[in-house]
Amino acid sequence: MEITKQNRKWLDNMGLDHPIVIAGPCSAETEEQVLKTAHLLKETDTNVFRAGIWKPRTRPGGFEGVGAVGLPWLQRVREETGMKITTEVGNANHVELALKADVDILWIGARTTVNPFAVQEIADALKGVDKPVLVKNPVNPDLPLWLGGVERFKANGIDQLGVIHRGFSAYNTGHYRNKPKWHIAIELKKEFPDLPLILDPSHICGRRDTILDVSQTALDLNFDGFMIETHIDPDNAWSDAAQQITPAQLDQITQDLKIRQKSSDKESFQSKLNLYRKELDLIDNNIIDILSDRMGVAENIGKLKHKENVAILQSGRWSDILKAMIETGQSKGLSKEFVEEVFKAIHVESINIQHKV
Ligand SMILES: O=C(O)C(=O)C[C@]1(C(=O)O)C=C[C@@H](O)C=C1
Repeated sequence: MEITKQNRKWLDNMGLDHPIVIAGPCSAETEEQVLKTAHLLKETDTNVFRAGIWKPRTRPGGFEGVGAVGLPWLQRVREETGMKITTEVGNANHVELALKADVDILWIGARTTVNPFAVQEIADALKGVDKPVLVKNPVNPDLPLWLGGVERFKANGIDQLGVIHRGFSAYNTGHYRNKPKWHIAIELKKEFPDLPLILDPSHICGRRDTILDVSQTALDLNFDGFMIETHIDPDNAWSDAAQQITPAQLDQITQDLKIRQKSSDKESFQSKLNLYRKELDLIDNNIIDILSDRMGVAENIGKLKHKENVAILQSGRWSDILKAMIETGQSKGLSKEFVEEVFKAIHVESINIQHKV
């Protein structure tokens, strides 16, 4: 797939002097809630007003959105505040209704992106329509599936595109609701630098107090902006109450975020950076040498076990190593999460090597 500056015109043409801010409630609940939230957001950096009209819930019986009656509320938001409006579409019928209401931007939810049939149905319903489409990552950490979603729209002539990073489901998500797995976003940015990349910290965090921190990380990774769930009365929201913030809190977050320059031409900066990068190159080479030595030992263990017909996986030994390395790492300022991820990868590779023996 080829993505060029042409595919991000919808964003560039907005001429913003700050990362794009898409904000609004998780769900449109009442006309009053939608309009009150929107009028407060108008006084912030918000450029696009979001609200879920149709809500895919994990289990039936929850609030599944107000449905099409909410679309005129969004139109009133646009008329009264001048903000663009956006909502999630999950099937061809949603597309038809959203287009009738002339919703400016459509987004595809994570639970839809996982299903190529559903994405194709939506892409077909949008054929010939000139509206930006933003594709959220699938719930599972699968970059080709995410890009495949974007490709289906592009192949149908929808060329105003973007992606939203909302984190990934996992068995153990630590203090996140959905793991950010930043390396996937970094990979995507590397392959498609012109594809607008928007962060949805609300779904990554699942709580209010970490939104600023996660959003700053995204800015440091050159994300193009944010979609943040914002509600006039978050505690009493009908869906995802724990992760929604007030318009005033959103305003504070956008003020606290530090927007970095892409680079600096200053000679002193460049020479210092070069020195540090040389140092990192040396360390990286050492890491590879050490890993290669470790795998050599694993191979010897594999041969020994093979000869004595002993199982490769030794859970007790592995738990001891992990515990010891987390402790040592923490004493040297490395986070538990980081050490765990590195050593889990090392263990898997060690097992693979022993298998080959
Ligand atoms: O100690 C062993 O028995 C090994 O095979 C080594 C090793 C490791 O790489 O550290 C690999 C697999 C086992 O599950 C435990 C540890």
